[in-house]
Amino acid sequence: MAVPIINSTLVSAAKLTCIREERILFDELSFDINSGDIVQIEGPNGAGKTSLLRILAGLSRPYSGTVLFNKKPIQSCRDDYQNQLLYLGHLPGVKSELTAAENLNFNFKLMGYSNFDCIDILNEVGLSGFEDSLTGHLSAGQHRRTALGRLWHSNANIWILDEPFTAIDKKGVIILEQLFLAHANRGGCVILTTHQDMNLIDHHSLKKIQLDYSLI
Ligand SMILES: Nc1ncnc2c1ncn2[C@@H]1O[C@H](COP(=O)(O)OP(=O)(O)OP(=O)(O)O)[C@@H](O)[C@H]1O
Repeated sequence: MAVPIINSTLVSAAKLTCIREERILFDELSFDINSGDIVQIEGPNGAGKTSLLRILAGLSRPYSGTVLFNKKPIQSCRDDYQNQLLYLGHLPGVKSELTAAENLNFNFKLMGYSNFDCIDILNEVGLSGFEDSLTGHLSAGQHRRTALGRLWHSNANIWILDEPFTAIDKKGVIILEQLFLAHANRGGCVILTTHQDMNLIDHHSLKKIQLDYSLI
């Protein structure tokens, strides 16, 4: 992993506006995300959390405004940004016709990584003994754990995670929180959505961005 400068700004949202179906989800939203930050995007269902994460990841465009990486618009440094980014969306990107080990192997090779031990990582995510099981035959939580395994061998500084705790049991949530803290302490950042409270990550470490749209 590239050595990050602690407290340097990694990602900035500059006056982001997102409109869906003629509804303004957020308007001129601006914030900085620094190395060492763990940032939770909060808001009710439909508030625009996934929309914001997708814009931050460069997967969709805002109505107006810019996402900056190292103070440059991400469109002008796409490759550098992608190399620093790990995005896990709602759909975990796990192929059900591959085994858990094959899925990880496929993803790491796609990201250009070498020197990884899938068996070791599957052990870390609690899937020891399921290495050769087709992921289509795994439970929802085990499926999600297969996807999350990518976090254990990631060169990316910027993790953008859409509801990473979905279907994960209490012990798994604690392990993930520890992983996020370790990543932040190394100078990375984690930007995530979740509808549940995080217990391990104290209020000093956790920043919150509130999206206010309410369906009611
Ligand atoms: N590509 C799209 N085209 C049209 N509308 C969209 C699109 N993507 C999202 N929306 C709408 O934008 C609103 C916000 O969706 P989004 O998925 O960002 O919300 P969310 O805060 O992540 O919700 P949840 O907590 O339920 O996951 C929703 O009403 C959704 O229908």
